[in-house]
Amino acid sequence: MDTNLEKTVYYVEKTEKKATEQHKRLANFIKGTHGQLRNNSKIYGAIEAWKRHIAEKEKLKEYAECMHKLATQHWAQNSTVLSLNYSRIEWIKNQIKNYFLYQGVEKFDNKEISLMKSTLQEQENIELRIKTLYNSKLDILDVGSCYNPFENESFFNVTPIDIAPYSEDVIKCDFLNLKVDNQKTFSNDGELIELPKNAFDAVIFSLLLEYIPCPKLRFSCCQKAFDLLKFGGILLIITPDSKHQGANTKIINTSWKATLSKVGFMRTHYEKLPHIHCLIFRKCFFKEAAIKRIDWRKICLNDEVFTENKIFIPQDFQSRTEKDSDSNSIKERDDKKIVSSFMQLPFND
Ligand SMILES: C[S@@+](CC[C@H](N)C(=O)[O-])C[C@H]1O[C@@H](n2cnc3c(N)ncnc32)[C@H](O)[C@@H]1O
Repeated sequence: MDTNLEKTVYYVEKTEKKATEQHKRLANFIKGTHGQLRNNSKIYGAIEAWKRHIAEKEKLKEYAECMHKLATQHWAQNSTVLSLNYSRIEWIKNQIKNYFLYQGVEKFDNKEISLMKSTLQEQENIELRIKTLYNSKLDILDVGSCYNPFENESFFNVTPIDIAPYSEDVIKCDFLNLKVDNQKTFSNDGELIELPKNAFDAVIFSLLLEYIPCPKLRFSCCQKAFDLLKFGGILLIITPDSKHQGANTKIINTSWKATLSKVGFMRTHYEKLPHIHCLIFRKCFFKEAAIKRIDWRKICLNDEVFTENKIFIPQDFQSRTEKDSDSNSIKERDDKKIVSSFMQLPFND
C-alpha cells in the first residue's frame, strides 16, 4: 500500500472508531436512563420514581442532548444510506399521509360501519367528519418530541411536547400529568398543563413508551392519546426491538391490540422493520367495533401480558432477573445488550 493510501485508511478507521465510541456512549446514556427509571419505580413506586426523575433537570438536559445527537448525527446519516423507509420519522409521515389523504380513513370508516351494521344517520356523521377534515392541515400531537422532527411537514400543524425540550419550539409538558379537558392551558411558568379532548388527527409516540417506567403508566398514556384524538384519528407508536419479528409478537402485537381494543382503539396497521415495531391504532366511533375485530379465542386471558389496563414491553420481563437496585450499576452484560440493541436501530447501522 502506498503511504498516502495507508494514511487515508488509518484516518477513516480512526474516525469510524471515534464515531462508534461516541455512539455507544450516547446510546448507553439513553438506555441507562430508561433502565434506572424502571428499577426506581420498583423501589419507590412509579409515581414517586417519576416525580424524582423529572426533578433531575441536569440529567433531563443531558438526555435531550444525547438523543438529539443520536437522531440527527448518527441515525439520520445512516438512514440516507439505507432506504428512507427505514427511518421512523419518514415512516410516520408517510403513514399519516396514506391514512388521511389516500383513502385509509374511508376504508376504516367503512370497516367500522360494516362491523357495527350502523344506521344511515351514523354513516352520515362519519361522512360529514371526512368533509371537514380536508379543509385544514392535520393537527398532530408529537409526545416526547425532543427536537421537533416533524416540523417541516407542510400538511401538519404540529404540537411538539416534551418533559425536556431540546429545541425552543418544543413545548414543555409532562404528558403523564397533562389534563385532558376543554382547552389549551399553560401554567405561570409556561408549561402546558391542559389540552382539549377530541382535538387531534394524529398522536405520535416515537420511542416514548420504553421511557415510561411501568405498564400502568404506559396504558394511561395510550388512554390519554385516545381522549385527545378526534374520532377516526390515529395513534402511531414506534418502539425499538432488535429481535426478529416473531420474538416479541405476543407482547407488542397481540397484547397491545387486545388491551387497547377495550379503550376503543382498532389496530389498523402493524409493521416490523429491522429493529423497530411500527403500529397504528384508530380511535373508533364505536368501541364495540374495535373489540369485535379481536379473535378472543386466540387470547389466553390468564397470561400476565393480557392484564387489563396495562401495556407491557419486553424490558418489563428482562429486568425481572436483575438484582440491581440502582441503574448506575446495571450489569455490564445487560449494558452491552442494551447498547447493541440501540445501536442496531436501522438509523444507525
Ligand atoms: C427516546 S426519546 C425520542 C425522541 C423522538 N420522539 C424521536 O423519535 O427521536 C424519548 C423522549 O420522550 C420524552 N418524554 C418521556 N416521557 C415523557 C412525558 N411523560 N411527557 C413528555 N415527554 C416525555 C423524553 O424527554 C425524550 O425526549
